[in-house]
Amino acid sequence: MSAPILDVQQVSLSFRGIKALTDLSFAVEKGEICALIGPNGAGKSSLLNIVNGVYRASSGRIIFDGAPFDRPTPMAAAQRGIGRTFQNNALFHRMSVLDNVLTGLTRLGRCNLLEIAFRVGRHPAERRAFRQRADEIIGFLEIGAYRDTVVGGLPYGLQKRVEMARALVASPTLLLLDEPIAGMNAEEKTELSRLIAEVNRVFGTTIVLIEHDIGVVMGLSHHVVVLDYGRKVGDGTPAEVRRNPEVIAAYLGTRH
Ligand SMILES: Nc1ncnc2c1ncn2[C@@H]1O[C@H](COP(=O)(O)OP(=O)(O)OP(=O)(O)O)[C@@H](O)[C@H]1O
Repeated sequence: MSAPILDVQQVSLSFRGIKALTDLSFAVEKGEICALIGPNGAGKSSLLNIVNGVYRASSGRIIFDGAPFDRPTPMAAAQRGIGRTFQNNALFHRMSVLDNVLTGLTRLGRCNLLEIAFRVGRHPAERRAFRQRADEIIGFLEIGAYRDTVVGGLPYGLQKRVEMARALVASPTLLLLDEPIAGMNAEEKTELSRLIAEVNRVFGTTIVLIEHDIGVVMGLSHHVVVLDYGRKVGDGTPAEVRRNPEVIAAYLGTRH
């Protein structure tokens, strides 16, 4: 079997004495959709923040694509191929869909956002390539009709798609999605779950997502990791995790 794309090794994280993660280890294989589940405060977002360099683990290490992250920063993570969306979407609400998506590329290139948006600047070939790539992803996520619409006026479900487009435009190897369907209506949930599965199938992107909707998790994921109070209490296929008594007690049952 090939080496995992993401190998979390004995990671712990404390905030002024509060243990958010304790000795957490698990591996994500290339091409899989892995869900992180667990009650509020279990440490799921903290883990994503370590993987993409926002937080530094107190101990343990993250191996990504065969190499450790010794001095992780969000920029280093993006440059190594890790894309991310956030629990509370972090879009530029006064900018168009296209310009928001383009911000996902500027840090990888030589043009800045203004040069791309206003079609000026030093590197016209790069500018054209970026716009073409942004249009491809906008089309793939079925938001082409809103390409030039200001993001702040779009329904929440479409804003979440824009955020996903921005994370995907740089062709990440690993995409981290923090509660991608939270707050959506049933139809929006079904649509975005379908698109997440399509991204995984068509681009081969490995996806790690945090989600509370167990029905969606079980239908979408190949692998589920369960956290409780910062510790791993389950790790397996959706069917295995569903049968695990510790998981049932911690999360699916009534302990919380
Ligand atoms: N920046 C921070 N400063 C202090 N404590 C923090 C910080 N971030 C997280 N924590 C604490 O770490 C623990 C884990 O929080 P985290 O947000 O990772 O959990 P979560 O599983 O993502 O929860 P939720 O499902 O509510 O988003 C909690 O006790 C939380 O209060």
